[in-house]
Amino acid sequence: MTDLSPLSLAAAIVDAHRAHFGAPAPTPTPTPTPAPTAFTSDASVYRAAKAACAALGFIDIDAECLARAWQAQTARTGAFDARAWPDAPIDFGLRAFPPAERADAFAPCPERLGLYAVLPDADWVGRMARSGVPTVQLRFKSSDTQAIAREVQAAVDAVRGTPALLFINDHWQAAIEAQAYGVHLGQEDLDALGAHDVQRLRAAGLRLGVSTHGYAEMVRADAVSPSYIAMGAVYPTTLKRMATAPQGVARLAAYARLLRGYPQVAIGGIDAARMPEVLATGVGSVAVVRALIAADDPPAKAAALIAGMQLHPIESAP
Ligand SMILES: Cc1ncc(COP(=O)(O)OP(=O)(O)O)c(N)n1
Ligand SMILES: Cc1ncsc1CCOP(=O)(O)O
Ligand SMILES: [Mg+2]
Repeated sequence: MTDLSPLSLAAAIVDAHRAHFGAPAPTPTPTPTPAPTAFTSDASVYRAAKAACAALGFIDIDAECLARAWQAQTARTGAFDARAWPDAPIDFGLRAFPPAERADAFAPCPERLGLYAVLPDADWVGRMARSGVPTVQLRFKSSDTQAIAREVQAAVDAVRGTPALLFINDHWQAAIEAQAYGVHLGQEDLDALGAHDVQRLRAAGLRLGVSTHGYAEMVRADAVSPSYIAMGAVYPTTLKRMATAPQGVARLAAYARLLRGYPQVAIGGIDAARMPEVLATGVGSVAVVRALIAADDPPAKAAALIAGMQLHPIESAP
């Protein structure tokens, strides 16, 4: 009879997904992947999946999230299948998809934001918008309120007359004042906002993009029904100290499957050479910093990246 102990189920999950996620250590008791089975207690699946996801290198809060999802998937389908990596929003406790149809959804943005340039000041924003970059972000790091208001207004002015969509990083109040297209917030930025602030931003009609670095943060981001979700860092980046390890394209693809229904942005360490494997995950946008601002000829580099994205059409997630 098949061994259905949590240890054996965990080994089966790890064995089925180790190659894909490039995970490290083999499990202590490798076993043949059991066929889907109807007999598995909820608690066994939860314990097995939690141990397996930790062994596959997921941080604790993400292993927890995945374990709950695996448990929910098993209950929903009536069978445990070690090969079936959870990717249904309902199993992660997310509300109805597509999120844009929810009553509390932020204003929508295009599903494919294309090349997304994250830029340090309004001059850069104008330069890249005039070079044909479809989505630009002002990432102006300052705590000087007046300088922020000036820079945000200058960025809004700089994209006028171009088709570029402008997101303002962090400075959501200045973005409302200047009537920017949208705002990008990280998890800590979101935590610092009260429900009332989130509602103010939503009611002002600005689009909202939210950073995520794993499953638990995706669940948190989904709670505000943002316009897009960014996922990263896909590769190592020197631009910003990251609290989490680079996610890699295998995880990015798994995230993209869970979040289909959201416009998705991949960020972190992406350049022209990595673009094809990133686009193959199904994300509709690739955000870059150094690939543009450290280029010898940024407008030419922007044109090359845009052309490269068109050469590798974005695949729809199955
Ligand atoms: C498109 C996009 N994705 C992620 C980020 C990072 O935002 P955040 O986590 O808030 O970090 P800072 O950029 O504020 O340092 C981004 N800016 N844009
Ligand atoms: C702001 C930010 N958030 C996650 S990775 C990153 C920096 C991306 O910069 P680069 O494209 O140069 O690696
Ligand atoms: Mg931020």
